Amino acid sequence: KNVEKLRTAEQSDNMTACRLVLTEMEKHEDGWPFLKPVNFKQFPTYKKYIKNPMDFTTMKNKLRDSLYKTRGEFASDTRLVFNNCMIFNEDESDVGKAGHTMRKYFEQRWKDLLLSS
Ligand SMILES: Cn1cc(C(=O)NCCN)ccc1=O
Repeated sequence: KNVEKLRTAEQSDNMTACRLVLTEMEKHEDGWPFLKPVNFKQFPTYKKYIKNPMDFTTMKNKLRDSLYKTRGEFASDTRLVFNNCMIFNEDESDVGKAGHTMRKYFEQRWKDLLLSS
């Protein structure tokens, strides 16, 4: 029983760290392109190129609904956000530059929080 409890404690620590890094990314000056799902009306070709859209609000809802079973699943969605960004945006565009900055920020914070997916 006790082993069961310990795993749960570790698991909740992992999710707390995920919530922390997500909050920081939402507050980051360069997080603006990723706060909400890309608007398909504003960018009609987005759905054609990006098969698995992801954004910070969707991730926040998944955390709330306990849809991440491991920290690695959370890290995978975060990397999906930035990989999608690189597919759809030129590196030197404002959104493209923001994506590179946010990816760098995330990977460093992920290390800082002693998390590796
Ligand atoms: C992630 N991403 C965001 C945008 C965007 O313009 N977001 C701001 C909404 N106010 C455009 C392309 C893209 O890949």
